[in-house]
Amino acid sequence: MKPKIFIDGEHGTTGLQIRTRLAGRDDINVISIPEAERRNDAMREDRLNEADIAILCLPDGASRQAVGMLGGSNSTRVIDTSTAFRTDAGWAYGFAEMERAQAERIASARFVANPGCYPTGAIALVRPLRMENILPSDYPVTVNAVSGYTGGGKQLIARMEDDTNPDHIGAPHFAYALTLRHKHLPEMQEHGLLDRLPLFTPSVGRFPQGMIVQVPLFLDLLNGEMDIAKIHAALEAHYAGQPFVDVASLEESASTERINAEELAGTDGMKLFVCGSPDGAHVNLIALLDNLGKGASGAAVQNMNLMLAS
Ligand SMILES: NC(=O)C1=CN([C@@H]2O[C@H](COP(=O)(O)OP(=O)(O)OC[C@H]3O[C@@H](n4cnc5c(N)ncnc54)[C@H](OP(=O)(O)O)[C@@H]3O)[C@@H](O)[C@H]2O)C=CC1
Ligand SMILES: CC(=O)N[C@@H](CCC(=O)OP(=O)(O)O)C(=O)O
Repeated sequence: MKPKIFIDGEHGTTGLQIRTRLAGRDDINVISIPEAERRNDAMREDRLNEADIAILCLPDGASRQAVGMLGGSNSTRVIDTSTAFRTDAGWAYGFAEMERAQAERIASARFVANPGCYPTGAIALVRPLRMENILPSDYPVTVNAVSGYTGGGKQLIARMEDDTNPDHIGAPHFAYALTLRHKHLPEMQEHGLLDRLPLFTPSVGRFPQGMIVQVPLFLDLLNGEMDIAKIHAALEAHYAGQPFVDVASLEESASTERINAEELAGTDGMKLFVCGSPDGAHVNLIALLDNLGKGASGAAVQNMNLMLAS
């Protein structure tokens, strides 16, 4: 029998993208709810309990509710794309390349928390340097980012695209989370292995999909005699052989004048750059991804595939 997959929230931004990625697959059976019934709790509960894997593409509260709908003895496995369980010890964090053992943890887990889009970039840059003790655990990390507006789901998409919307946003680019307490900080800190809460300054641009996450570093505040080549080598070794994460060569990074936030839109991969000042004093670590690809739906399908293979 083919494994049954249910996407709760399949008519939302992340859910639709997962559905598209699963269309045409004949190794799984996608079970569904008509759009008009998407908030019909009895139907949702029925599908959630029938599924082998449920992928939750819902706001945090509805995700918690969905998990509560699974009876105690039920064996439905869950991938949750919300923020609700990303630092919960009972859930495997769904960033498969975070360390070598993580893919196996995801493959054998019942509950998998898909990472946030921004944390995917930030953790990808920071964690290998923490694991190699290049970056001190109390380093004052700053994370600066821009996202495509689909990152805000149906509501932000409507506000950006529909100029008759009473809450229309006309800005080409805006900064937000100005009080420095964005909901992604706990997972960035925990899975980035950081003692100190990072300073995170996100923004949104007038393009639907794409993301740049930047973590600039002072080399003299790192452990040991550090230079850009050693930092690049640590990232390259960490991601060697990983099909979804590419580390640009130092030559490519050095010769890159601009990075286009939309460059990886529509893909499930992430590319990392290590740039630096000519005097060797500063490096800038940069992650380029699609907020809906490796940042959400692509990662969810990657995790589903790992779970199905176990
Ligand atoms: N967009 C992105 O780039 C990313 C999103 N995520 C996370 O994925 C999750 C989904 O986000 P996104 O797809 O952007 O959001 P959307 O608002 O686009 O979609 C959410 C979907 O869930 C439905 N829904 C809301 N509440 C309930 C409920 N109580 N019961 C049943 N269905 C409900 C909505 O229906 P309705 O239309 O009726 O409101 C909608 O179809 C969120 O937790 C988000 O934080 C994670 C990473 C990146
Ligand atoms: C542009 C934008 O608004 N982005 C969203 C995060 C998108 C994401 O990763 O969502 P979850 O962590 O909720 O899963 C935000 O900042 O709230």
